[in-house]
Amino acid sequence: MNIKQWIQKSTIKLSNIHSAQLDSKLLIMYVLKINKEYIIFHEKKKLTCKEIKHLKKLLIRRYLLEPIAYITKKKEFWSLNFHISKYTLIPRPDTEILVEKAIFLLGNKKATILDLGTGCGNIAISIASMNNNYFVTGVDINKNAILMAKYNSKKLHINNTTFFISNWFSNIKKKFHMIVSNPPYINKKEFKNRNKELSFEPKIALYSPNMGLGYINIIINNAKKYLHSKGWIIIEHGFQQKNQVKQILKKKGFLHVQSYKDYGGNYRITIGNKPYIQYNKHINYNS
Ligand SMILES: C[S@@+](CC[C@H](N)C(=O)[O-])C[C@H]1O[C@@H](n2cnc3c(N)ncnc32)[C@H](O)[C@@H]1O
Repeated sequence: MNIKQWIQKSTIKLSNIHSAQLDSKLLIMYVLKINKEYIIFHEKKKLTCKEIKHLKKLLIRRYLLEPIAYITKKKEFWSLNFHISKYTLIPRPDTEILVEKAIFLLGNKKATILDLGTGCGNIAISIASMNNNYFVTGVDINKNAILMAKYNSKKLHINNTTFFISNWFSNIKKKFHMIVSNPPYINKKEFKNRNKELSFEPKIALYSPNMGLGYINIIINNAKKYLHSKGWIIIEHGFQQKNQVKQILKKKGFLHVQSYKDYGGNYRITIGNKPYIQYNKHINYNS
């Protein structure tokens, strides 16, 4: 059997999946360690028995709806290739709007950025990759996520990042010019049994108590303490959570609160600005 024939056969086998042909190509690229162009020019190349056996195993995993990114251990985000594992969420294109907005607000000035719940480091590394004036700290409660983020940063030759374990702000000791976060925000009750592919992702990366708003509340309620005056917060949320997130930010005194849509047309992020505080040495701020 040659490359073309295997792609045709596996596309039919994966007919339960809308991206059957693309997934078949991704599997063959992964097993043969080849790129898209190679497939085009070498479609008649014969597969070895060992390759066919390996492909068969992976095809079954995909047929059982394991996400292709977990099978190939890779996912592209912000045009960078990230390594992922079963301990990290698969980066979503929906999140790229957060990176875009962060860079727009930061401009070219020197800035420190904190990424809460960094996962494989996709947000932190993407922001850091855009400007050497940025220094990005990524934290996560999951040790394996931190190891993966460090690995990705090194592999992509991004030096203006640091990653460590923290339960949200528990190990944060300084202030930042910007806080970004894509926290877990799915309401578990709503999603139970709805999406088989989600069941492969770590629950700690997906679900949040209080109708999905529990962690967003924790982050916003503590953010001001860790932001410099005039610092920004950008938070990702579910497309139906826009109004609640705006309300939480306004209640905490953030200014310029505004939501933005992702490239799929859904409201996905909300931003807020910590007010400028002019300290008066004659006022006792602790009273
Ligand atoms: C939705 S994922 C986001 C991953 C990555 N930033 C992205 O955008 O693809 C949420 C992340 O928050 C982390 N997380 C969950 N609870 C946390 C906590 N209490 N403190 C810090 N991180 C936490 C999870 O381990 C997971 O990596």
